[in-house]
Amino acid sequence: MSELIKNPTAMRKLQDEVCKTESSGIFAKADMLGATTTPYLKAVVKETLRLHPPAPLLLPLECMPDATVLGYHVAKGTRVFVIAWAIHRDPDSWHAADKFLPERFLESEVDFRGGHFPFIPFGAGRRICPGMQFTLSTIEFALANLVPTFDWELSDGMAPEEHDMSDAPGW
Ligand code: HEM
Repeated sequence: MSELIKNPTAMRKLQDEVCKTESSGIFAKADMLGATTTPYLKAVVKETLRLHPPAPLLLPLECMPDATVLGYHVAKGTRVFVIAWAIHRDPDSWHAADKFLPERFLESEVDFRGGHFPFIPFGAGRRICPGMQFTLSTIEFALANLVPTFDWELSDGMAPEEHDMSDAPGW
């Protein structure tokens, strides 16, 4: 919601898409939110997970055998943290990496299901998050109902660039 409020063009596009989808009543229903009916909604969720991964270091892993990764030796038993936050903002993988641009996902095959390593908000491999689909349905449903219901803006006339979106540990 913060990124959308800071980016009114994206907010308007999403409101238009969701409003078009709602054929009856004011609330979007979960079964209206398909890839063909609401592609922009899905792109907004992806772009948010890219810029603000809720698990920025994923979960700690332990290297089971001795391994060599890109020339670095990782000894058996080493605790490994994968810094998804930095991977998601790597300019070698992402154009305008620090910008909120949901459009980047519209014509792209890049997904978070573990097949594209530049984008791993739910991890990858056999320990990939089993709550992924539940999470996505919940977020899409909530967003599709919040966005068209009100006209959202920053409080006290704050300009979008004044709204601080820098991340910090929350524990
Ligand atoms: C935005 C929401 C969520 C994010 C970003 C997220 C992210 C993650 C990540 C990064 C991992 C580690 C994957 C890896 O090591 O490769 C993980 C594991 C896990 N997640 Fe989630 N998760 C979310 C929501 C949920 C929900 C809603 C549930 C349960 C209903 C859930 C259940 C689990 C479980 C059980 C694991 C451990 C899987 C294992 O080690 O085999 N997650 N999640």
